[in-house]
Amino acid sequence: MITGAFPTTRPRRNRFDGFTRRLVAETTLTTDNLIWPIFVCDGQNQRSEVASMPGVARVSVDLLEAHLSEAVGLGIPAIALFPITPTDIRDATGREATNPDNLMCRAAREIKRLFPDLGLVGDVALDPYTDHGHDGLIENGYVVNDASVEILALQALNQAAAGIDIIAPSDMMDGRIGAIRTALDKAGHEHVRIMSYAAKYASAFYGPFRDALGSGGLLKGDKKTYQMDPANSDEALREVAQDLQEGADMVMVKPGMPYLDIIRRVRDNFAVPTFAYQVSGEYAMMMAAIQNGWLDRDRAILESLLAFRRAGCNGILTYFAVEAARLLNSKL
Ligand SMILES: NCc1[nH]cc(CCC(=O)O)c1CC(=O)O
Ligand SMILES: [Mg+2]
Repeated sequence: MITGAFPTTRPRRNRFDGFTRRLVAETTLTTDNLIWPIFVCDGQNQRSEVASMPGVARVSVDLLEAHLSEAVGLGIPAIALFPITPTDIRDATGREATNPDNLMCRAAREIKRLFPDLGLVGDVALDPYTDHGHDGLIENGYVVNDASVEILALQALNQAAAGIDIIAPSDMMDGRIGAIRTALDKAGHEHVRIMSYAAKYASAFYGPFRDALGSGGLLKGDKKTYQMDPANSDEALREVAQDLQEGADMVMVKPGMPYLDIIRRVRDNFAVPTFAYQVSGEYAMMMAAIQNGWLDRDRAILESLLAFRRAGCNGILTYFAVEAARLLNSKL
């Protein structure tokens, strides 16, 4: 580290004007870094706002063209799909997850037809499909691992067959990356990528997402026996190492802003494609302040996303993706 003493060295010199600041900037944020999570619902011509996520809507499949065309036009590389399963279709084993005509698969096929070059990220976990709101199967009150992994592998196969490009297991069962990789390869899906939610924490910041999905009210208990303890950091490295060994192509840390330290450690230790999810609660928190006039919308959005890049992320899943892409494109 080269440092010099004042007054010879004046760090403020490099902040003197705009062009110098641009020349010395260590990090960039572009539209290429953005993945947009969207919520898809059943029915025709359906659009409803998520109350705790102002500006975020659930839309039916027939409205996807209008919903996605701006994002595609702005150059957002990929979206992450989240289906809202009607309560009467949910059951204890999440059987709908493996139905080739479920909402997720119908949406994926339609999006591939409309926008063949848009990347599709498919969340693999049973919580959109279970009547208890957990990500796996429950036996004697415990979310069991190995039996859940078997269904999750089938869910991943189902999504790959519908055109999902990147399988993103968010369930935090042990060994699911290896099981999914094996299942995909056996079925001829060796090019389908896996983005593992490798270090996913049992967080309070998922609340608005569970509202959006309608799984919040259903959820019995919490997810602490499978999602990580927010107190832990070394454990995140072991989780990432294991998922990489099992064949993950990209890894994710989730939530985002409260876990930038974890992102940096993952990046430094593994130097693999690293992503973060700026989750629903982070979005809600920022929007609440923005709507009150307490934060400057544009600057707060871009600063929050740049922070992920500085921490070592390749990309960020964010509900601000379209907004951010607009701002970034208007600066070019
Ligand atoms: N396994 C499902 C899943 N996938 C993404 C999120 C949260 C995303 C967000 O809060 O924006 C969750 C919720 C959870 O684990 O309960
Ligand atoms: Mg794991």
